[in-house]
Amino acid sequence: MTRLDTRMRRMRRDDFSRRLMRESTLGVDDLIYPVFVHDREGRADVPSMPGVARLSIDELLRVADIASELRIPALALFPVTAPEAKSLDAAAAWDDDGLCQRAIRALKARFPQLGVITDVALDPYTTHGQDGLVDDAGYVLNDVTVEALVRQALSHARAGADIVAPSDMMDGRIGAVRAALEADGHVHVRILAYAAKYASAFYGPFRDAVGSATALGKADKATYQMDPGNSDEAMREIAQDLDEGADMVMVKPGMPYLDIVRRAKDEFGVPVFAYQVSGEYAMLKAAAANGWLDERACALEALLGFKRAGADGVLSYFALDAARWLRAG
Ligand SMILES: NCc1[nH]cc(CCC(=O)O)c1CC(=O)O
Ligand SMILES: [Mg+2]
Repeated sequence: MTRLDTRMRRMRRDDFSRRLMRESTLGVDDLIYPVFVHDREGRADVPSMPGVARLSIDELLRVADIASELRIPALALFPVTAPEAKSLDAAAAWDDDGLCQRAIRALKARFPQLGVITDVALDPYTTHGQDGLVDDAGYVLNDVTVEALVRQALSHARAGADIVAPSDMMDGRIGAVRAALEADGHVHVRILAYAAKYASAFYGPFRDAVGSATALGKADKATYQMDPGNSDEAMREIAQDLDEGADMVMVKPGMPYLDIVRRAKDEFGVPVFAYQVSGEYAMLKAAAANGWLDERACALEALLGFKRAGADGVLSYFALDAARWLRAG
């Protein structure tokens, strides 16, 4: 029997005592803003992601200025490759004058204190939209893909990337990238490993944004991204990536996988990040646009949930708005 004088509501009575006992908080230091860059002038809205646009490098610098001013620690760059620059061997991925590399250099020249995270994966560059190189049957080949990813990561590091983030789910790529970075003198470049990345349908709007959806067609990524039913397997993936030299690990998507975030933090005690992916953003935006949900309250609650689950930070398309909302109090 619960004692009658144990009144849980006592601490909830006033704002001051609610604040004192709050275990997790969300701050601007927890936010990473993903941005799409294209090789064109101006901005192009992404219809399935209201409020998100593909940006020219000039527009990217404008957004970076806002993010810096809000004290957001880092941006995550996602290039949109023109169809004519895509190929079977994804060679544009390690072109030192490629769009991503130019965007990195422009950002680091103007905003040296703003962290730049790059995506290491071949899907923006392949004609078929898969994250790796394929054989005649369309199967994504592991080891040749790892070689390509190493070239891509080195090219990002040479351009000045602070953090490279392999999101491809090939086996052994973290160790290969780490060794190559060390050998090339990029000893300070951090690796954020998308260690537990699931074959999720929540990436749909992102694939629209970068144009890999059309390339991918009806194909999926189930032979390399994880099965949504698995959790022990995620722990093995994380253990491997840490062992191979990852500085941070990522769980992706976010909200449907908060149990994985919690397990990762409890079992490894390393920096864990979560990606509130495009589909999660689209859901909240759509409900808010219909007047069904309060956008600000729900977005902030969802982001706080990542912190409570054990994440050290969140990649979120809400990052700019969230930083403004947090500042307004
Ligand atoms: N390397 C691909 C990549 N990097 C980030 C996302 C998804 C991010 C989002 O949905 O917001 C994806 C999609 C995919 O695996 O097809
Ligand atoms: Mg792995």
